[in-house]
Amino acid sequence: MMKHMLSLYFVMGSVDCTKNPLVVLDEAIEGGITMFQFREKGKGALTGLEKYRLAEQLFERCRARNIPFIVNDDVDLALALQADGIHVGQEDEAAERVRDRIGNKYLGVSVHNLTEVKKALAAHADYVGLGPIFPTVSKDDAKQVCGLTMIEHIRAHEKHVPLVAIGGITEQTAEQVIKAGADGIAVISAICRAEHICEQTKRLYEIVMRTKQEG
Ligand SMILES: Nc1nc(C(F)(F)F)ncc1COP(=O)(O)OP(=O)(O)O
Ligand SMILES: [Mg+2]
Repeated sequence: MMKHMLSLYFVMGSVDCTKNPLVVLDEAIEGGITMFQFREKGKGALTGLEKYRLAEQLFERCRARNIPFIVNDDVDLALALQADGIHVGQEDEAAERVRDRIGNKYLGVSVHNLTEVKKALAAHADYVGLGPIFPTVSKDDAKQVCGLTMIEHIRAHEKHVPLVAIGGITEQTAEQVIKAGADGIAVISAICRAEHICEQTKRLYEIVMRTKQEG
């Protein structure tokens, strides 16, 4: 279940969108995303009631189409919305504490190496987000690029961990990311910046699912 949900994981906030985020999400859902993460951060990000209201509207769209809705960083917002889960990084609220606060909601943790994967599993994370795999334009404080070899290294030591790769992944690189051992790709600009979002999402979905089926 989790490994399917991670197949095409759309991560977005208002700052990533050149048009209405609600329309962007509608088109991405139409194109076949399997999970959505509300990540409202960076220069110009919404805060307070505006952020809450946008999250609520995006969540409504996901709920209507049974797409899991995950909140990035903001545990209080995730709990207030009764979101399906929360994603935290190494510098956010400790995963162990988040797990205590959210019960059996989905918990995702950002990781950059095998040590952090093991720590996330010890905190009972449901999945790990590994990256940045390639250079990214969506995260101004991104750590050093991990590359495909880190996916292979982690998969070799943690055969079953649900792992989604993130960071600069495009239509051209999605196949090699799955072949390296990821259960899915997390994308921001590959969908947000597409001229035709639904068609681009469909292409990403087809590449990922075909490559996963080829095994
Ligand atoms: N939002 C994310 N989602 C994933 C996903 F799982 F979707 F691949 N992986 C990593 C991140 C990065 O989260 P962010 O809050 O920007 O940075 P940090 O990890 O430093 O907290
Ligand atoms: Mg974070």
